[in-house]
Amino acid sequence: MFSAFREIYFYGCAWAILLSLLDLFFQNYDLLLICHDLVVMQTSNLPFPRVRVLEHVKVKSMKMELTIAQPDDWHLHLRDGDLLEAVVPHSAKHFGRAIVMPNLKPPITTTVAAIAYRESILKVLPSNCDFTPLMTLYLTDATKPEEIRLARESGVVYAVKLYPAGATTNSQDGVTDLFGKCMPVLEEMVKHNMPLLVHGEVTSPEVDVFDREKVFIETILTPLVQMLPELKIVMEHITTMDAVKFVESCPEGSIAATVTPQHIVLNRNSLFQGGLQPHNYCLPVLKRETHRQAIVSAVTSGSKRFFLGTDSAPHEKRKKECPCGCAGIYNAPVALSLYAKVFEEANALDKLEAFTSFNGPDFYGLPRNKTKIKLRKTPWKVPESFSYASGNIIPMFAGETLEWSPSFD
Ligand SMILES: NC(=O)N[C@@H](CC(=O)O)C(=O)O
Repeated sequence: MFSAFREIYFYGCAWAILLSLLDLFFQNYDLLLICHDLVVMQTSNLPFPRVRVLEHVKVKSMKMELTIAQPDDWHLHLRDGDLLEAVVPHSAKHFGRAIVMPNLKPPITTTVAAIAYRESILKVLPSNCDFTPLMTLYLTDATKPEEIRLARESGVVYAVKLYPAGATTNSQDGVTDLFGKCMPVLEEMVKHNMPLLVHGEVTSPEVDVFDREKVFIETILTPLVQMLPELKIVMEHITTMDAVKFVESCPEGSIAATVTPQHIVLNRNSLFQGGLQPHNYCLPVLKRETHRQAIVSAVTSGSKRFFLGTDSAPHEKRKKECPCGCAGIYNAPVALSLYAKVFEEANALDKLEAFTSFNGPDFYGLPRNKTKIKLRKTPWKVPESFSYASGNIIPMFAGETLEWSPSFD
């Protein structure tokens, strides 16, 4: 009896020392949990369940805190006026840089306009934030190749956005003749290594709304890549396994894709759960579960071709909750919590940092952020709404509790 107790005591001490060393090494293990497990093992007098102990501790401790390089948002709508002022702090709170979409009214079609828009963003930045807006130009049939040179020389414009005319919010001035009128501009973009960011949906009314991305890949993207293989392209906010396959079939570094939180957390059922859900309506529209799963597998695989782009798209509440509501989900305040949740569920938290913080700057040829951010497993409640001078914005998952909290300390 005495020797059995001595044996347990001896092994208990040995485990405590070993696990303390692991704790130091990984800066991740929780000694309290380890001690708890040792006590459980001793009081239940189990033979040592080595594998169980280690896995248990690892899972629990990894849930608690992650430190990653500060993420960037490679697809963001900031709007203008008082809406700009209302939403900038939410993105600047977590993200180091953001590719700012140009679909204002009127759209940002020139470098001069992009510079002025950048100034208005910087003006409303909270004083303690180090946030850099990376500007884009809105491509039209009338864009001149000369504009691309000006954009590159400005040092503040990083990409050109293609909206097929009529595809989404404020896209009425978008492109109608990509392979004709826009060709000289695209060739100039190749010369200046300027990426083309693509809203990848056809607009033809005969095409089913759920097939628009697939048909765009077949009829526009595939021939475009064949014609201009050196053009850098980002397929924005991908929603289908067809897009995943297309991006994976192209050479790494030439074609990439951004992925939003909504397209990896929700499927199209969320549009109709318990009634019509206008705050889950965005474009491209949410797709069926198999597509969501394909995108989750792609982003959590560690592939460099996929990176974070929230497509956070604020609209005043009345423009969402009305007979003909706008497309767009406001996710800036919840995006990092949701990405972490998806990577955790896929058992791929070790791949999260590359997706949020490395693959984007690497693709754009920009330095990675040096600042670190922490993601803690601390539940927090998403506000029901954010009010601003002209009304309210309803965030994604309004009023719900999310598990991961980002912070800098
Ligand atoms: N994502 C959306 O549903 N809407 C965006 C435009 C866009 O990216 O399609 C918006 O500007 O509101």
